[in-house]
Amino acid sequence: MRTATERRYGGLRIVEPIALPLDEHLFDDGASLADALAKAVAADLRGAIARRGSARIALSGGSTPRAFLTALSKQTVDWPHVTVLPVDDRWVHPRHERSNEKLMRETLLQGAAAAARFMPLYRPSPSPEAALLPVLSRVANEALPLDVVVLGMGEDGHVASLFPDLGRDSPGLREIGLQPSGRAPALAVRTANAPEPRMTLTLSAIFTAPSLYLHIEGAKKKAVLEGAAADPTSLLPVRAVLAGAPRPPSLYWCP
Ligand SMILES: O=C(O)[C@H](O)[C@@H](O)[C@H](O)[C@H](O)COP(=O)(O)O
Repeated sequence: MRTATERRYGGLRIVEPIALPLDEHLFDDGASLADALAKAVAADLRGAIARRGSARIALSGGSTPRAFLTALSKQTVDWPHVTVLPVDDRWVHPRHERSNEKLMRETLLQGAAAAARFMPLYRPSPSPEAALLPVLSRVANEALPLDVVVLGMGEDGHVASLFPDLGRDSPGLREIGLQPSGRAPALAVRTANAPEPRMTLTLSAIFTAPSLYLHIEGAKKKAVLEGAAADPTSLLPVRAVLAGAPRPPSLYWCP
């Protein structure tokens, strides 16, 4: 029985096992998951600060992480030494209801955690493409290497703003977004799967973090994830995460 398959990113040849491992943590409900994930992430941040004097964390937005972000805000961390950035953001004003920056300011950046340094991906520019160079420079110079990343996942198997149709109009974007290393740390994205343009970190940036978490809730998302983990021909972005991550992500999930 074949136990490995090959994937190519341009000249890079990735040999990956057929069924990809998952470091799985199952919880009864979102509240107990949020508390456990907040404690684990806070410990990672304290460890990075102890080793290097500072910590950098990239967090996903959307609807799932609200309870986790609020729980993380309450953890004991030396927040002035922490840089927080979104894994991705919608290209909307930071006061817009769909802004991930707005979500993080309302949940995580409260109380003592408000002292953390926040690095937005959104800038007052007409498009993410027009803002890409300054975002690339700031992420590369001030956010990398990351210490912790918490990814969510859509029911279509997207992570960050790396959607299944990435590269449909411009094939090179798929390689930039999903190649495990050696590519630009951020990308401007337009997709049929979301109502607004996006700015997103790429896997090259995401995989700089030694602590990588995948936070999903619901049986449907779990089925999508397991399907991608088991199918070496899957083109879902979450498969590229499982196949390319330097170590299996820690899956925190509840039905
Ligand atoms: O901007 C975003 O939408 C997120 O960063 C994205 O990657 C999110 O993790 C998934 O879309 C899941 O979103 P839900 O939690 O809303 O299902």
